[in-house]
Amino acid sequence: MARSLGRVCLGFHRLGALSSAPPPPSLLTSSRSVRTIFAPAILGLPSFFSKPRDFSLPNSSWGSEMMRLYKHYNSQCEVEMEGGEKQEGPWQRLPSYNRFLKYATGGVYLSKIIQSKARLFTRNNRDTGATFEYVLFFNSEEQKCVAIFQAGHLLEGPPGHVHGGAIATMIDTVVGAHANIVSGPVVTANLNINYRRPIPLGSTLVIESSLIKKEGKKVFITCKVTSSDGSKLHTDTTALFVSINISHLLLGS
Ligand SMILES: CCCCCCCCCCCCCCCC(=O)SCCNC(=O)CCNC(=O)[C@H](O)C(C)(C)COP(=O)(O)OP(=O)(O)OC[C@H]1O[C@@H](n2cnc3c(N)ncnc32)[C@H](O)[C@@H]1OP(=O)(O)O
Repeated sequence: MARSLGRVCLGFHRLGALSSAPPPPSLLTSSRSVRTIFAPAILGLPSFFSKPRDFSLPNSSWGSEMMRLYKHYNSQCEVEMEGGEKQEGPWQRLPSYNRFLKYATGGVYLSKIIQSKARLFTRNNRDTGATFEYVLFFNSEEQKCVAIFQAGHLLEGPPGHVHGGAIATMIDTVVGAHANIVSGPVVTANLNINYRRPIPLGSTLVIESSLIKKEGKKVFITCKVTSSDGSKLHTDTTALFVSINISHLLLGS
């Protein structure tokens, strides 16, 4: 598990390594993964880069349910031992940027991408709280990812309710991040969503993904979207991810 965790960061971080040296062994093997994963890309920056915004941190648009659940999981990311010493807890918060590659190191393919104006669309929003507000946590013991998601008013589909495509986007984001952690670079091959109950705009939801199995290049994951108190099931999903060589995306092979 430690090994696969180390590969989380390599999903896209590895892009920067395409034309340069492979990532240090510590990144590949460290079980301190997700925290350390993102740090080197940031810490290694020349000083003229500003620090990227981590969109997974609370902002003023987060409602009380969003904050309650955030605190619930965040408080389990670090636990205090006897004697006051702090240790990693069972959960890890996954930082989230609107342009991951911008903060990785160079490479011919990478620089082409940087020149574009691409943004992770779930994080491409100037009107805070209007679309996707979410934070992901990962639990390596349980092989689970949990996202707390607050659905903003610009995600409307049926009047007053969240668009099915926006729900699929969030599911794909959560299971996609989970599959990346488990298996390195992957793409969604199949996403099968049962929509059981409409989601009112403004709702806070819990999206929980669980690893079913890994089979060669394939990763099978299930995912449920429930109300924040767990009493209502909104969707259930099965997903298949397939491992790729990152050049598959960059070179269109
Ligand atoms: C740095 C990291 C941080 C981590 C935090 C990241 C944060 C960032 C957050 C954003 C996260 C967003 C996550 C979004 C993730 C996407 O949305 S990805 C974009 C949407 N997906 C795509 O565009 C994929 C397009 N499709 C493809 O590229 C190719 O069809 C695939 C999926 C790679 C498969 O290619 P292929 O040549 O068919 O692969 P192949 O090796 O033949 O097949 C492998 C196996 O899979 C099976 N298979 C393939 N496709 C299927 C299918 N559709 N159904 C069933 N079985 C299939 C094959 O039968 C084969 O099975 P076996 O024979 O091995 O048993």
